[in-house]
Amino acid sequence: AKKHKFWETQPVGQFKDIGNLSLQEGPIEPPTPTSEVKQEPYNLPGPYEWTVCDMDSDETCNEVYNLLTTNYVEDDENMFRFNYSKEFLRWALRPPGYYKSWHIGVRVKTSKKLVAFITGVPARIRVRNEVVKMAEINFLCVHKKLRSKRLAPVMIKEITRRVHLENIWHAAYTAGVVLPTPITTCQYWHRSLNPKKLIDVGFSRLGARMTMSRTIKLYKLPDSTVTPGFRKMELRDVPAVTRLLRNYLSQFVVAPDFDEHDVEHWLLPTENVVDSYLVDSPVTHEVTDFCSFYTLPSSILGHQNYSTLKAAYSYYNVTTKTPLLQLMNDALIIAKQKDYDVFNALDVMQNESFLKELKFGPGDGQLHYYLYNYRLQNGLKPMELGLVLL
Ligand SMILES: COc1cc([C@H]2SCC(=O)N2c2cccnc2)c(CCCN2CCN(C)CC2)cc1O
Repeated sequence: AKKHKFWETQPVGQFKDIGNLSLQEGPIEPPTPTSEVKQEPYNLPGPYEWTVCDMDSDETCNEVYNLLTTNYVEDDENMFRFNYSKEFLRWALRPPGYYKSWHIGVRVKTSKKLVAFITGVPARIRVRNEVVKMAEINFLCVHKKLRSKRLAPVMIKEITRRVHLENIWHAAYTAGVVLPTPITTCQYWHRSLNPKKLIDVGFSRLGARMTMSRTIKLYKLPDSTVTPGFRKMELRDVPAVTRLLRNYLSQFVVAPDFDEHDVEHWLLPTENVVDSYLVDSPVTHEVTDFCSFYTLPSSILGHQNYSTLKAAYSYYNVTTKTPLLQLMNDALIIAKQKDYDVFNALDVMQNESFLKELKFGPGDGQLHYYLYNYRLQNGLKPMELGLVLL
């Protein structure tokens, strides 16, 4: 089997333990007193030094943005690269209770150039009926010119050390690659909103026996939403949306334990970052349904006429009265109105129930979800997962 030199040393589910029913579900290692946690940072290779990236600073936020925009995740054919915006990064990295010290950079000592990044944010994640304090780890990025210098393992150990210093012993993270051991493996799905552009840039291909005009007609959407009472979420809706969301997420094996402060941060609309809509029943004036998507554009690498693909990603959606199919179609209509080119979704939660019918197509590649220092007896089906990481 593939050698996972680093991950075989870590408290994560190991491939060799799969099916070993004598291993209890839950924490793999016990916490240690924070006084026993290594007090000083891990050693980096000679030319490099640790830095804390203050996302409040426009200069530092620019450096982080520029590092990610030129060196972060690409598709398997290196045609596209995630282009997280500065306002998105500020939103993603400063939730209630965040720690600046978990926004870790690596600089070249001489030039002070930022060449690597890794982040954590605190989150309360419920696993079955235990709410666990975790770090959500994200944005691990090493400059293209410094790959395979084994920087990632020391960055992962350093952020683990800083998380331990805050007396947090578990983490959640995702990767496009298989590591020991996924708790579930999800599939990306894409719904064309601007099929001509998607075909021009090579994201999609013209279907067999399909013309461009037939394809444009296939993906056409109404100009306006159809659900009565469908409107943007506002601050006054936070309590109702929190109740709706907590109720809905309780059905999943792994899901965030959102309170009103979390809902206000993660789901209140922020232009070009996150959009949230709800159904305010015209009759009873109760909030019956909710849908949301976040904005993550992609750079189009080396195309003559286009530089950016505007993508919306399905976030959290809840229905109690409106059919999910209809609510998600209204979300597609909103995204089209806002000039998104594609609407992405993972096959998590109840998404499978609308993907094919709303004309989503399967994407190139899977997303594997992981927990650090927490064993789950068996893997989950994607529909048992109620957690979307950015
Ligand atoms: C091209 O098709 C996909 C592209 C992407 C991503 S990767 C960077 C990017 O810009 N993407 C993009 C572009 C346009 C619209 N939405 C997303 C995805 C999501 C990530 C796929 N992981 C990337 C890492 N490997 C190892 C596994 C697959 C899915 C696609 O089916």
